[in-house]
Amino acid sequence: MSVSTIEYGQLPALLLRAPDGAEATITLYGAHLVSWKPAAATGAPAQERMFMSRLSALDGSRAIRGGVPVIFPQFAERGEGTRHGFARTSTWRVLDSGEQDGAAFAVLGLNQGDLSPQASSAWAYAFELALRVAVHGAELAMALEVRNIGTHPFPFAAALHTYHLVEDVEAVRIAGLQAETLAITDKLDQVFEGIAGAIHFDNGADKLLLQQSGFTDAVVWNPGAADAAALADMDDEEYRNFVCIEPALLGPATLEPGGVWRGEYRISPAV
Ligand SMILES: O=P(O)(O)OC[C@H]1O[C@@H](O)[C@H](O)[C@@H](O)[C@@H]1O
Repeated sequence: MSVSTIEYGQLPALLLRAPDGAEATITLYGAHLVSWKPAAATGAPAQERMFMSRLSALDGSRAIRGGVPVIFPQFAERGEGTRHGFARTSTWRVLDSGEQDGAAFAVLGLNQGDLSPQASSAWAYAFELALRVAVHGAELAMALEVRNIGTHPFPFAAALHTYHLVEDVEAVRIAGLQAETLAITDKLDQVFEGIAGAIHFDNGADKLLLQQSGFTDAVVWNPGAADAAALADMDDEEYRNFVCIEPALLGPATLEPGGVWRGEYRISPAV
């Protein structure tokens, strides 16, 4: 079976397992990818690629701290709505899952009818989201589709807020965001607009290629020691073990009635 239902913490989740051994786990709460393990060489243990805070809530009471939160329809506090939007704290439905071209995949959906009454009245637009996740070999592919199925245009922002697991954040080097290679020596929360090509991410152990389309921007975030200490759902030292590199459409963009926006994202080894 390439896709099975499991519990992650106290949350129902899908475990995707490709024939080559690549794995991913996605909770229905937030359509949140909480674990990704690329296929390992024969006999070698599969290695986790996603950071997950030891103190993260895993019961649906608040957003999960780690993995890949889906950010929609608002980025951070750039708007009047819920910080980073409601998608990460809503429960999605499974639309499809299985195996295709050697990859295990799942598609999860969210629409107006799935929202809490509070979220639905605060953002009263008829929308449909579909998140497709596929794993195969050393590659993770994600695609987020936003549809306007109503009669009014709506504004939105979207991001896949990826928490990459690293051994030491100071060893990280990121190229392709700006003219110089980016290193993280302290707290960093920076927006890079108009990402033109692939991002080269050296996590200190491996070199990865991050490719995005539809998502025009990227955000890099690490809270550093002081901000991490102030986060209730992150251990004080955990900031050393991740960097968020987030493909994003900060916009806000406008989607007309009948319109579809699609953002794609792929993580693969840089060869
Ligand atoms: O604590 P949250 O809501 O998950 O946000 C985490 C971070 O997410 C990043 O995307 C933002 O750029 C930061 O400003 C923010 O602190």
